[in-house]
Amino acid sequence: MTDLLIKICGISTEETMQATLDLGVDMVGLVFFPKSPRHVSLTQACKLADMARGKAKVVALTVNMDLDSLSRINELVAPDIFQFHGNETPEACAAAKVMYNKQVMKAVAISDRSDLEEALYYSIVADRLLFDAKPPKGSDLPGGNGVTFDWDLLKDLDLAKPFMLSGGLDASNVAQAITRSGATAVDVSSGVEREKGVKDIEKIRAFVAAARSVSPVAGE
Ligand SMILES: O=C(O)c1ccccc1N[C@@H]1O[C@H](COP(=O)(O)O)[C@@H](O)[C@H]1O
Repeated sequence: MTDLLIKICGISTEETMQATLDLGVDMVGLVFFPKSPRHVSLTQACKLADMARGKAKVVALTVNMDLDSLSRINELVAPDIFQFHGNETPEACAAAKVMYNKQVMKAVAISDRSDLEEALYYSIVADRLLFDAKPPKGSDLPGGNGVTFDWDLLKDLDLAKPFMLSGGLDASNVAQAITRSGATAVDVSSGVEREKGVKDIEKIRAFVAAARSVSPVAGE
């Protein structure tokens, strides 16, 4: 049995970072994607990452980013984990892992069982998979849309690597999502915001409490 891992994604202010760290979460996500309302500059990201270092793993979320920009994030922000949330190939994930000597978490968008096949390829090279819902038609963002998918699809999934559950989670549904999917790790962004891109500390607190209310899950 193991404790659930909790990641709060899209933190952009020092106040939210401090409150989130005080809750003892496992991972904090910084978004490097200009179209996102949660996008942070490199300067702000360095400040936020320094606050988190040694307290929670710093996750750098990127979407189809070129190598020069990835290298700059790696050098200046020094994240613990890269979260690739675009169409990065398994080869690109493997190359980044070797080049930066960092963990890689690859997002896979799910709407039905057939989408899980993609996860098999990524599970060979990534350290962890992140299951998210497919974005709604016309969305500018490949994630962070507050959309759920059928959590039952993940039950008893036999993968070589652990997965993190995301997509439309909030304090009201995270316990059920964990129970139905068998997830040992959860990630949230929109569900802990008062408006798009603006985190709400009370919602983060409620989310963490609701997630932790579920009995310890089978280990990773
Ligand atoms: O949060 C964003 O703005 C974002 C932008 C581009 C790709 C992914 C993004 N967020 C990730 O999406 C999932 C689900 O988020 P939500 O809880 O449904 O809002 C999560 O893994 C975020 O890390």
